[in-house]
Amino acid sequence: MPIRHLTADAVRTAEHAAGDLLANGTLMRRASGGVAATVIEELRRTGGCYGRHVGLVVGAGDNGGDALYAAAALARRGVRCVAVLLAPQRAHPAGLTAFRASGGRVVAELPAGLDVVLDGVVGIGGRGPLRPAAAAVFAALVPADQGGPIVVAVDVPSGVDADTGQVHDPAVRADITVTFGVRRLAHLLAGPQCGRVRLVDIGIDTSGADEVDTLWELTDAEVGRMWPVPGPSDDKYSQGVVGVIAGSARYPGAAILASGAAVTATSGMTRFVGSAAADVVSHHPEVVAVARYADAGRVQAWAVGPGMGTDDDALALLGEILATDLPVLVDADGLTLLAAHPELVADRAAPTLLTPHAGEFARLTGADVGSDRLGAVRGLARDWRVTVLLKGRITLVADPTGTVLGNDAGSSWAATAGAGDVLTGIAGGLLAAGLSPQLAGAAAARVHARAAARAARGAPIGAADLLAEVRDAVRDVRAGLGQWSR
Ligand SMILES: NC(=O)C1=CN([C@@H]2O[C@H](COP(=O)(O)OP(=O)(O)OC[C@H]3O[C@@H](n4cnc5c(N)ncnc54)[C@H](OP(=O)(O)O)[C@@H]3O)[C@@H](O)[C@H]2O)[C@@H](O)CC1
Ligand SMILES: Nc1ncnc2c1ncn2[C@@H]1O[C@H](COP(=O)(O)OP(=O)(O)O)[C@@H](O)[C@H]1O
Ligand SMILES: [K+]
Repeated sequence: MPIRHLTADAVRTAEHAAGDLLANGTLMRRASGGVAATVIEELRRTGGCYGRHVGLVVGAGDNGGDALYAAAALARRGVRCVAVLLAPQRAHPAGLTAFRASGGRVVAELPAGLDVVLDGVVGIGGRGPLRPAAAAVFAALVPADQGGPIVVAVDVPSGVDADTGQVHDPAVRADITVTFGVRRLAHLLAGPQCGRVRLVDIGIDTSGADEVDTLWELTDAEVGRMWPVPGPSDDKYSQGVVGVIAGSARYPGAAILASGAAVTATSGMTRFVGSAAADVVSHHPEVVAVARYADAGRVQAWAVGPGMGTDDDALALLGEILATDLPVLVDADGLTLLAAHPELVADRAAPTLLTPHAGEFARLTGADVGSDRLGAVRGLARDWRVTVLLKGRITLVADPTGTVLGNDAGSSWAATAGAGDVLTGIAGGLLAAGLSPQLAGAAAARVHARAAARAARGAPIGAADLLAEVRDAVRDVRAGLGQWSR
């Protein structure tokens, strides 16, 4: 089962369905226990609990209550806790009583030398950026990588919208985020701001949540299991032949990268059509490359667009491809053409995957992606009745029914020219192998991100370096190495 992420509303519905467990404070006790356990683990890792120092930043709601109860539990382990109350009159009364009874002290500002700071400003009830008092406390902290305290966010980093993942300015940047029962949308949509996300079981049932409240994330093991591999009775045709249309004689790079990625990611056969056929074969001799579409031979899916140009010939070819009943991936120049000619996909019944970056997305819809990327990608997939993969650090793949798969690349080394061409080749190969557009897109994004991280190991890369690591990235997911990015 993919990892589920839910909206704040769906989380609240599940909490209320827990009835007495919510009313008698059991949920909060479990939540704060999970926060305390996370801090203890961190303190033990760095020398033990006794005599260590933890600071709290406490807001007006239950998020602050979690932090106060957690601190009371930490004090029982010999941890010294101090708290800044942002709204002293409204701090969670029972939590504050427990905090004080455990020896915790309320202070006007956080002292230097803290080991951990707990962000209990706001959780799923938060709106907008950190307000000035909270912003000042966090602005004064020395970052963890410069010897400052580790920041542990309770539920979500304050200032990050739990539903859209929008990172307001200012917002807390957490090293660790501890959440309860189920992950929130922001934990994927704003993954880099959340640090390592730790999920604590508090005994709520979230299985009935609606799809519109849900964002899914495949596990590496799931990607590994769905990766197409040849069976005993397979030959080069039976696994699905992918056709790549990309690049040009003048600009062969996209052709070489996209077709090379298809060759690397999938077994079977890759065909290529375009004026860069000779360049493609010189780099990847196994590609069956021709100059004209009429000579292409049969394929089970097309990947069309990177560097193909936007002239009348390109438009005519794109129209021909989209008029087939084969699965088609459209990227880059193909998307620019499609933005002016949406009718080319309007009546398509066959699987269709569009892979825009933010700029191409704006061309397709006539509006910027905006701060709600999830809502935006869902809207385009629904309106155009196609699957849409929105690129970026967090890749989102929405199908027309509203199901969305997300992938946090875990690093941003893939933000380099030509990396999208590699993604096109990988996803095109998976489409030809029979994966749905959504699974093809999401699985390709995972392997692409892994390949980028493998290639980079801390230094910049080009798209060809990324391509060279795709094979080992496939090996990693097939070996079920476990969740890697967070
Ligand atoms: N219910 C349960 O079973 C469980 C709940 N749990 C916990 O409760 C949390 C939800 O608690 P919640 O609903 O009290 O809201 P919460 O996130 O504390 O924030 C609301 C308060 O913040 C304020 N505020 C808003 N924006 C702000 C800003 N930008 N900057 C500063 N302040 C701002 C706003 O006040 P305002 O000043 O706007 O009137 C309001 O009072 C949840 O995330 C989890 O941690 C767990 O224990 C598990 C069980
Ligand atoms: N900040 C980022 N972090 C991680 N991956 C990124 C980031 N920005 C872009 N990417 C990925 O890199 C690739 C870039 O694709 P694209 O923008 O089409 O580039 P190009 O057209 O030059 O090939 C996509 O797979 C995208 O998801
Ligand atoms: K918080």
